[in-house]
Amino acid sequence: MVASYPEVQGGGSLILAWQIKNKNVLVVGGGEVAAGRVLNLLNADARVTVVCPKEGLNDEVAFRIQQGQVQHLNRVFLPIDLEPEKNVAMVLTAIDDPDASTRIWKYCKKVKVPANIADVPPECDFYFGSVHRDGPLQIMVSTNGNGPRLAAAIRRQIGDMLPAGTGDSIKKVGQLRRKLRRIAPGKGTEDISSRMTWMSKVCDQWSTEEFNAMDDEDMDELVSYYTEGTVPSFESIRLGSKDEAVVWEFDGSFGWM
Ligand SMILES: C[C@@]1(CC(=O)O)C2=NC(=C\c3[nH]c(c(CCC(=O)O)c3CC(=O)O)Cc3[nH]c(c(CC(=O)O)c3CCC(=O)O)/C=C3\N/C(=C\2)[C@@H](CCC(=O)O)[C@]3(C)CC(=O)O)/[C@H]1CCC(=O)O
Ligand SMILES: NC(=O)c1ccc[n+]([C@@H]2O[C@H](COP(=O)([O-])OP(=O)(O)OC[C@H]3O[C@@H](n4cnc5c(N)ncnc54)[C@H](O)[C@@H]3O)[C@@H](O)[C@H]2O)c1
Repeated sequence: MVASYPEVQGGGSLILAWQIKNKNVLVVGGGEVAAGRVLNLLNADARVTVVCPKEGLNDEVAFRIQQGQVQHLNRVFLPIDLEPEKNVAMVLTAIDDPDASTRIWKYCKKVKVPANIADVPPECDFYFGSVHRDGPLQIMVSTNGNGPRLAAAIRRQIGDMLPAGTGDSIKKVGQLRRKLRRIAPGKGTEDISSRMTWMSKVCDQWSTEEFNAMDDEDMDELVSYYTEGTVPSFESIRLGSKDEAVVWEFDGSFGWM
């Protein structure tokens, strides 16, 4: 028998969407690289502390401290910054002192806190990537350490290819899924696969523009088709009449085909 499973391509990274919201992150250093790290963290709603002597802060990091967006410790890193009661979920260093970097890395390993040590890939538990952001949409490009500047160029090319309003259409899909779970809140396996099958058909059949053109009333109208298991076209929703609606028949199969 010839196996038709995906081929394993080792040597990559495990790309995940880390839920760092409301968790404590320590950023060591306050220069340009740290400023980028801080922005990434704030975009993910993390609680950020920057440890760096005041005179080392760049304008952006100083601004965020002054605005209260991040906490500041006006000194160099000390092991007490990683005491258990500080509950630090992640450490990012971006300092111009390689020996101190390595000491901090070793300390992170000792206390089992995942760390990214800028400039020292072998001392990173995870790498950053170049991120395209459009509302709820994030696309991360990684070259796995080969060419970070190329990663940024590829990220821009991908961003430019996407239709305008892509992020907004994803927000609409999020609203629709929440509405669907309100009218069909079942937690059983069949409820879940039924919701998944219907939502998958909506996502396959509706375009970005159609999702964006949908208002709250249209969404209520659309989810009302769920119980009969059909997916109407956008035009039918706007006509507002189920009798005249052009619908795609639901084939009754639950789960993936
Ligand atoms: C994507 C991005 C995200 C971010 O940092 O937010 C990122 N680096 C960015 C820019 C950038 N970094 C560097 C340059 C100068 C040009 C060049 O060298 O190419 C430029 C370009 C510039 O500044 O324009 C220098 C550099 N970078 C690393 C080393 C050490 C080494 O390679 O040994 C050296 C010194 C090399 C040397 O000594 O020569 C290492 C890493 N940099 C990574 C991420 C991880 C791998 C990601 C991947 O491979 O995809 C990894 C492994 C670890 C990490 O940092 O997490 C961000 C673009 C964000 C954006 O603009 O969208
Ligand atoms: N990975 C990447 O994407 C990437 C890209 C460019 C540069 N780098 C590297 O990242 C490092 C930081 O770059 P930068 O441009 O932000 O440097 P920078 O010189 O602007 O900032 C370094 C900061 O570290 C602080 N610092 C030094 N020792 C410290 C300590 N023990 N505790 C706390 N703070 C300390 C300094 O006060 C300063 O604020 C450099 O080694 C640089 O080569 C990495």
